[in-house]
Amino acid sequence: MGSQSNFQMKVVPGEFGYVLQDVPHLSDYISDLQTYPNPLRSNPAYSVVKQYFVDMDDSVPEKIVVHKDTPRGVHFRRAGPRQQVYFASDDVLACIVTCGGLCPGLNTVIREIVHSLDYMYGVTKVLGIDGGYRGFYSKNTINLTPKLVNDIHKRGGTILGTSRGGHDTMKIVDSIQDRGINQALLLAQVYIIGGDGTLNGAAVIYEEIRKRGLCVAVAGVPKTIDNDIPVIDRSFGFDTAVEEAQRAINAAHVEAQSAENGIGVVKLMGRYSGFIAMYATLASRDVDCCLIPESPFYLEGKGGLYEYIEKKLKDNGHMVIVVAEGAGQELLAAKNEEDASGNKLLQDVGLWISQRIKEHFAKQDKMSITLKYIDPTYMIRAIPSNASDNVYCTLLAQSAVHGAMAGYTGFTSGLVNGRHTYIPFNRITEKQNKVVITDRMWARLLSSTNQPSFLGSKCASAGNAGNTDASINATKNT
Ligand SMILES: Nc1ncnc2c1ncn2[C@@H]1O[C@H](COP(=O)(O)OP(=O)(O)OP(=O)(O)O)[C@@H](O)[C@H]1O
Ligand SMILES: O=P(O)(O)OC[C@H]1O[C@](O)(CO)[C@@H](O)[C@@H]1O
Ligand SMILES: [Mg+2]
Repeated sequence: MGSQSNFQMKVVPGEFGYVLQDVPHLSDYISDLQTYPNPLRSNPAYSVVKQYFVDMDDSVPEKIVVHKDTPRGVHFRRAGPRQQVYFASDDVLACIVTCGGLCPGLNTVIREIVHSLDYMYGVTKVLGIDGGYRGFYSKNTINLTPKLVNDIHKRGGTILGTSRGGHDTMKIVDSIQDRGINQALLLAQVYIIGGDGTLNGAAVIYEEIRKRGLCVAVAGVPKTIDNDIPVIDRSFGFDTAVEEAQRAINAAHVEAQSAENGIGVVKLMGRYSGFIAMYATLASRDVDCCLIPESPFYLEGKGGLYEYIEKKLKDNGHMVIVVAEGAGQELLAAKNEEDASGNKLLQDVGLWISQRIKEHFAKQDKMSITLKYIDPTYMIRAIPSNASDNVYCTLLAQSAVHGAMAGYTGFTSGLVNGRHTYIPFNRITEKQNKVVITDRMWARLLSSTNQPSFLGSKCASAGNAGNTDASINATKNT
């Protein structure tokens, strides 16, 4: 069997059901490219490492839980430095852009791309694109040097600025092409850091660059605080967000505990995926109920939220509810508004649920409650990344640089089963990663909070329907 190829992914079959979902390479569409020995060969820090360079045939399996007869399955190319590179350090121009919402660790990724390009590969022309995609054609650029970015990982946000909307493929590629105007051949690398929307944008930029036959490597670093990107183990900043969410949950717990029939409600980010809420709940152990978009719930009647709250207050005198921003949206009046990128704007479910609970207990006259609503959403994503995310961001950025220098393009770097890999754009953008409510992790949550599963009513079928969606990445949830 030969390999199959489209613009976005090269599928290379092997023995026993092995499939390599490989990323494109500049040599796929430009012939006679010159190669150079990797400068890391003479770098004293790395030359002592045995097998520092990645073997051309190294790949990483997408699924690691197998049975004895399971075919070897889908693999991704292992990330890391190659013996040969496709860019001469002095000739290459690199650009970095950050798009979409903020996420802890953005500055760490920017810093490490700049440092790796310079210290590992001697690339000194690095431009920061100001304010997301539209910055390519309507804003100034910033010259990024190792000195300028040295301390930025200690700050939240992105020093480059970010935005939603404003993606114009032709104008972006024109602007990249124009930067090579004084060179016989433009040699460039574009590093794009962002979520699903951004990476959809990166895929079309790569395709246009390829159509024009430009020697420009397009590398993505997946970013999403919601952890809703498929294939990868987790997204950077997620760990930090879960940790920071503990502070809000602690505050809600202290407030609830200190009042008679105290209820603390905490809203956390998670538009379509409830990972932050689920992990923050599992980490805290103070949460009595976690509501996520993937698990529809109801308020009234047997097995409903009100009944559970009454029981909890009777038994414990207080309770804490964590609600992901996308939970229960089907119960609220739809907003029918979008942000500049076309993402649906959501109603404030935290405020809504707090009001409903207050009204319920006021009506009942059975129990008087004290409810405090805490909304720490932007506090959670505006902070710098924690130590573990810092290391993770560093390795993601280094992988992206090694990949681009080796001539790969149209890829994102990403951790798969604990190994750094290069993943084709279409695998990252084809679906969203969601909590699977029939999976072990959600069962662990239900058993830790003792909350109702909300599956016993008419919304049970809606709940299951929500999760038959092809978007589910079951292997990553266990
Ligand atoms: N399908 C698409 N094609 C091209 N560009 C897109 C597409 N979707 C979104 N973009 C562009 O990508 C950028 C970021 O998109 P978006 O605001 O959806 O954030 P995101 O990358 O998904 O991150 P977040 O995790 O914050 O949602 C915007 O500039 C937007 O115009
Ligand atoms: O207010 P902004 O900047 O549009 O961002 C909010 C959205 O960004 C995210 O953090 C990431 O998509 C969502 O959880 C949230 O809905
Ligand atoms: Mg998005």
